[in-house]
Amino acid sequence: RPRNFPPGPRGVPILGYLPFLSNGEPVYRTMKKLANTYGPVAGFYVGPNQPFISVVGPQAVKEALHNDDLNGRPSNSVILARTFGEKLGVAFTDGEFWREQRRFTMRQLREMGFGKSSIEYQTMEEIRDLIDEIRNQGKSNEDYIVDFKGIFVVSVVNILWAIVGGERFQRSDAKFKRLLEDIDLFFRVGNPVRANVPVPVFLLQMFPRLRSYFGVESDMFEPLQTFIKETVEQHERSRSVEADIPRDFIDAYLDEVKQQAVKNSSTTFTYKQLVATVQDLITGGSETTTNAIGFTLLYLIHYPEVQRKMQEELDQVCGTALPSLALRSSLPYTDAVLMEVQRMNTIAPVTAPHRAMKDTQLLGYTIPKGSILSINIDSVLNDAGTWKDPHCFRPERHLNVDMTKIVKNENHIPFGVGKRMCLGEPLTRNSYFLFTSSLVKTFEFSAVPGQPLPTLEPVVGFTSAYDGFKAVAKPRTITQAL
Ligand code: HEM
Repeated sequence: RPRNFPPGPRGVPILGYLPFLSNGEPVYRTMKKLANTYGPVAGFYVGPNQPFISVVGPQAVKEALHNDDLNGRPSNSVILARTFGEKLGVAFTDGEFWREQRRFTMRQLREMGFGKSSIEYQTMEEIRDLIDEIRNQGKSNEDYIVDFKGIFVVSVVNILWAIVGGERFQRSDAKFKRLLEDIDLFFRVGNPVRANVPVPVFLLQMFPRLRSYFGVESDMFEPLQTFIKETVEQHERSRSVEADIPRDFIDAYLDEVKQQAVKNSSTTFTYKQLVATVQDLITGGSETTTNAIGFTLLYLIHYPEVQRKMQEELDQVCGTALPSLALRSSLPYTDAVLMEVQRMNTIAPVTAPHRAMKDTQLLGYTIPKGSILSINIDSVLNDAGTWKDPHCFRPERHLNVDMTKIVKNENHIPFGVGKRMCLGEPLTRNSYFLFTSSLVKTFEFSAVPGQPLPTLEPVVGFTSAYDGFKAVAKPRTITQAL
């Protein structure tokens, strides 16, 4: 151990602490327990020479996320296997390459509608389609029982895809659904520690079973990459004049590739990088918002009085219409419910892995260059010092005393903070609000009669997902959704 390395468990020779982290418990919970023994910054080794730092609690997490020397990403086999064996895309690149690509991606997505009311109309069209689906499923039996497994994802991705690829997918499109299922599987089988063990490629080739243990499932991405490549080719074919205004993100990126090819021989804007970036956007954007919506319905089934209060507010402010972004500031209780669900059930309990780009300090400890950091967002969103009763579902905690305004606590950070903060936050902020508030305005959600309440316990992998569930979705007569 280097001098002033953070305190932590020793583990065993060669494997380090790895065997003790594979006991079936979600890693973010194991890390919180380690913090009870070793403090908010705990250091250990995974494998013979890979330092691994677990960062827990508001002070350590925020210091780590604001330290630019800790903003790198590892180059492990899982990450490389996703993108043709190279470090590409925006989510897992770093340094100047990442800065340039992230800046361009964010600017283009904003211009195309990320976080803007210009895509509200399209979003509401998707929501109406989803409401239709739920209504029809409910009508098919006398108790209005609906299966909520996988029901939101196509609608959520359609909004993202309208901006990125300009197309709309049908709910019944089996090929597209299969792609989304593959993404979900990647997130479910992933383990945030194991994925970071530097396993030599020859070992993975000699022992194929090691690939699934470490989560190196490149085949999972091949169908998605083929789909993206085909979409990019279609864009190239159907673009009429070069001076045209780009129709979507792919057009804008292809324009940049062409322009840079003429003037800059060492450009980072390439065809492969476009495919990897679009892959990052779909993987980052499909199952996260989907699970946030699913968990919200689950919490409202568990807390019917919260659901009733939310509906009262929605009815009072929106009348018979569906909610809109313009009315949002008059719906503080609704927003508080969404914030409380995101706090209680963190979709990303730990950030994507960070890497120390050089020797640096964290809470006075030395973090050696090359260390991998697991930064525990869940420990901030459920910190007892901040929230007093973190295990109670209490939306009111996000409101001022007369319940008329949202009061944002600086430790409410489901999207992270700092320069690596979630790139999809502006889109999610609006779509999560419009989806959940519209569904709660239109339906009364409750457990299936005679059956136990569906579980709130997440299915944990790289991210936390809701377990597929069935519930009653009874149409409310007050709302004219269709
Ligand atoms: C409920 C929804 C979401 C949550 C809770 C969430 C959370 C997060 C978190 C915690 C990070 C990691 C920050 C870090 O490593 O320090 C992240 C990164 C990222 N997210 Fe999200 N996210 C959500 C939705 C989305 C959406 C809709 C998209 C796509 C449009 C997206 C794309 C990304 C990307 C590309 C990154 C990597 C950014 C980078 O490394 O520069 N996310 N997200």
